[in-house]
Parts: sequence; structure tokens; C-alpha cells
Amino acid sequence: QNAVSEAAQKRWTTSDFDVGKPLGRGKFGHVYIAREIRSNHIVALKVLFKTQLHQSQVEHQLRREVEIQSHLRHPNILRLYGYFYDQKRVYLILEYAARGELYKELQKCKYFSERRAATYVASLARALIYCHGKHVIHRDIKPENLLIGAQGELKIADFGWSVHTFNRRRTMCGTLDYLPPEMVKSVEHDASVDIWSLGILCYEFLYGVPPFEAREHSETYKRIVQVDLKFPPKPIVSSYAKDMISQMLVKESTQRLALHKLLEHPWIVQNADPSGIYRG
Ligand SMILES: CC(C)NC(=O)[C@H]1CCC[C@H]1Nc1nc(Nc2ccc(C(=O)N(C)C3CCN(C)CC3)cc2)ncc1C(F)(F)F
Repeated sequence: QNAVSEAAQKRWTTSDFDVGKPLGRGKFGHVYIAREIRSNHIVALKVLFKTQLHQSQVEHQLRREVEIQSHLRHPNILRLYGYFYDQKRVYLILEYAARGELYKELQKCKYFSERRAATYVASLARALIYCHGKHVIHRDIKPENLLIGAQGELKIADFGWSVHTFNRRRTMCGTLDYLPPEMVKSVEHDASVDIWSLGILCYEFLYGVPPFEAREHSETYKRIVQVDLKFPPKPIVSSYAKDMISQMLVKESTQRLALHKLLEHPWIVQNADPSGIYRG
């Protein structure tokens, strides 16, 4: 039986791990680097406190996150190998991303080169094509939810807000046949929220700030619904990049640039490293 399928069903306990230094704080607890003793495999152990999960009423979200992420297998999606719990805590056994958090890298660089941004956007588009093919929508694509693997490749993490649209289809009173267009559209509609977020992310990679940022939430909300998209004169960005972003940040969700079309866009073709790895 191979290690992975064994990992999926084994009853884990903390004594299976040699827990190392904390990597930082997640939303509901700490994340530690750890070594699974039998396999010597390095993982990240996310420790969540049951009391906090209960207080924030996120248990169902966590169950969905575990259910979804444990079934996804893609080089740009962080693996969730398994989970276990004790009296007070829930433990998630996650893939360790050796080069850490993307948002810290973006803060350090201020903004990325077009080649680095395009390489990251292309690899995220491929990961999202994979997710959407399995009727999974992430719904929370942003720098804070992206980690960097040992080779410099991006990993989408934190599927806390993801949904399996099939469930939504089923929960929509059984058969789809009797639903009016706007409700059927709303189901398709979801898959395109990730295209919008990828457009926001691409803009932030290139300019260092998201496009609709404003001091007040109400101001940001207005700018989003009006799609008040402006490209500042600095840093200098190619018109191909602006063209692609403008095709993604479209109010009508069905008109947004499809992810497979994005991979054929001249900006991606000319700038993205096909391996998804930015070598500088
Ligand atoms: C997506 C989600 C929203 N984010 C998270 O969960 C965050 C919350 C805390 C850590 C991270 N979670 C993970 N982090 C890693 N790797 C990692 C992180 C940080 C560093 C790093 O730069 N330092 C330790 C530095 C080393 C230098 N000192 C000075 C500062 C910290 C190096 C490697 N792998 C897997 C995970 C995961 F996701 F599986 F848990």
C-alpha cells in the first residue's frame, strides 16, 4: 500500500511527529514545521483550537476545507495529507512550502517583474482550471493564501472559502431542469469569481497594490461595482498585461477571459515560464 493512500486513512497522533519550530500563526492557531517519524517526511502541522473553531462557528467550513483539499492533487495546490484531533485541538497535516509566504515576498519586492507575475498567474490559472474541472471554486484567491514551494513554484492554500458547486447544484432543490436562467447562471457564475480574483492578483503583482484600493470600504465597494480600473504611469507595465487584466476585470461574469484563453494570451505566451517556475 503506498505511503499516500496509507496516510489518507491512518489514525494519526502527535506521537507520530517530531514537531519543530513554529512557522507562524494561522487564523485559528499556530503552524509548525514537523517531521513524520516513520517516513522522515517534512510537513506543516496546523494546530487549531476547538474552542476557537466553535466560537467562530467555522467547523462546517473546516470540514469542507479538509474534504475538498484532501482530494485535490495538483503541483500548484498545497496538499492536505490528513488530519486528526485530541481533546482540545484539531491538527491538519499539510504540505510544507519551503520558501514561505508569497505576500511577504511581494512586500519585500514591492512589485514583481512581468516575467515573474506572468509565470505565477499562468500556474494559478492551470490550478484553477483543474479545480473548476472538479466543480471546486476557491473564492479566496489573494497573496495571503499563496505559498512558495522549494523550487519557487506557487501553491494555492487555505481552501476555507472554497465550495463544491455540485453540492450547491444538489442543494438547489434537486434537479437543475426547473431552475430559471439566472439561477443556473449563478451556479456557472461562481467559477468566474476566481477569474476576477486572478485579475486583481495579477494587477497587484505588477503594481504592488490592488486596483480598487481606497481608504474607506464604501469607496472600495463603489470602485469595484463600477469597475473603476486605472493603470498608474509607474511602474511601467506592457499594454499586453493591461489588455489581459482588462479582459478579466469585467462586470458581466460570462464575459470574463476564460482561463484556457488566458493561457493563450500574448502576455502570458511571451512572459510566463512554461514550467511555472520563476528563475529570476
Ligand atoms: C496559506 C495560509 C493562509 N498561510 C499559512 O498557513 C501561514 C501561517 C503560518 C505559516 C504559513 N503556513 C504554511 N507555511 C509553510 N511554509 C513556510 C512558512 C513560513 C516560512 C518563513 O518565512 N519563516 C518561517 C520565516 C523564517 C525567518 N523568520 C525571521 C520569519 C519567519 C517558511 C516556510 N508551509 C505550509 C504552511 C501551511 F499552509 F501548510 F500551513
